Amino acid sequence: MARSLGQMFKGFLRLGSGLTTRTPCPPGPGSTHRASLLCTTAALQSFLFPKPRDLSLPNSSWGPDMMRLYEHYNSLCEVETEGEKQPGPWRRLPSYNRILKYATGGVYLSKIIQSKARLFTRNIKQQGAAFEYVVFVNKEEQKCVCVFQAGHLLEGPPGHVHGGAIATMIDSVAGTHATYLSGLVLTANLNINYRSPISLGSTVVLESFLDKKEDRKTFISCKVTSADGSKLHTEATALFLSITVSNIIGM
Ligand SMILES: CCCCCCCCCCCCCCCC(=O)SCCNC(=O)CCNC(=O)[C@H](O)C(C)(C)COP(=O)(O)OP(=O)(O)OC[C@H]1O[C@@H](n2cnc3c(N)ncnc32)[C@H](O)[C@@H]1OP(=O)(O)O
Repeated sequence: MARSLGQMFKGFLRLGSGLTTRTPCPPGPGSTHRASLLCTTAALQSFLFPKPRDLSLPNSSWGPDMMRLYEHYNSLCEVETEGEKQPGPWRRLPSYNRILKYATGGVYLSKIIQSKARLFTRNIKQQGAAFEYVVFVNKEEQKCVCVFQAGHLLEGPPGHVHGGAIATMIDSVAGTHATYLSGLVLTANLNINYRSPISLGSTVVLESFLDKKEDRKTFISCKVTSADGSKLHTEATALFLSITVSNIIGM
């Protein structure tokens, strides 16, 4: 179980760095029998085990602010130098609604729980109803940015976003950032100051910064601002502690 969780986690990091493996399809008429067999196997595999849907890509619920900011950061993921496309300073992190699907065994987690488990922020199927977001990471600046559109199911005070939903997003973005920087971590501490309410349906930007790393500790700060950056909504600091796979399954 510990090994499979470890492998799953490594898979996550591969996904994050865009290094997912692909089976190449042969180029066409000159292809060998072996190559076409490979292609057929890959097609069959993707039919039987469809790839999970990347929920960080635009959908029809995304409003103009969400789209504008997505396009801005997405355009920085690739730069053109002398007519050639190169990876840019930013990278979009794909996002799926399941983590445990890829774990096998299950001494501590029953098969039923494994099959039903969903990532909290990605468990509502109706597009635009809850958490719509995309996270970009800048390795050089050690910074993450998340563009977040808060749907109508996240209401707290009338017409505004629930503080718990804001905390969830801060924890998720800072946690993803800490994972990116330090590997497997758990949130040990999260301090939040709510400065101004966020309107339901609006788009905000979460920025996550590395404050320092000390041994097992990764200190992150995070701020939430309006889409145009003019208004500060929330500020937070968080401490993440690096753990081993056996920590997480209680061995
Ligand atoms: C490419 C990237 C793809 C990424 C793709 C990711 C996809 C997925 C995205 C989803 C992202 C969701 C991110 C959600 C993240 C959660 O929500 S995690 C869930 C909430 N957190 C928890 O449940 C944690 C519960 N707490 C614990 O399990 C344990 O307390 C901990 C945190 C593991 C620490 O326990 P421990 O390892 O025994 O550590 P301990 O020896 O007590 O303390 C070690 C040091 O830390 C200090 N410390 C411990 N706790 C604290 C504290 N609360 N305050 C201050 N100091 C503390 C101690 O004082 C000690 O300091 P030193 O004496 O060494 O200086």
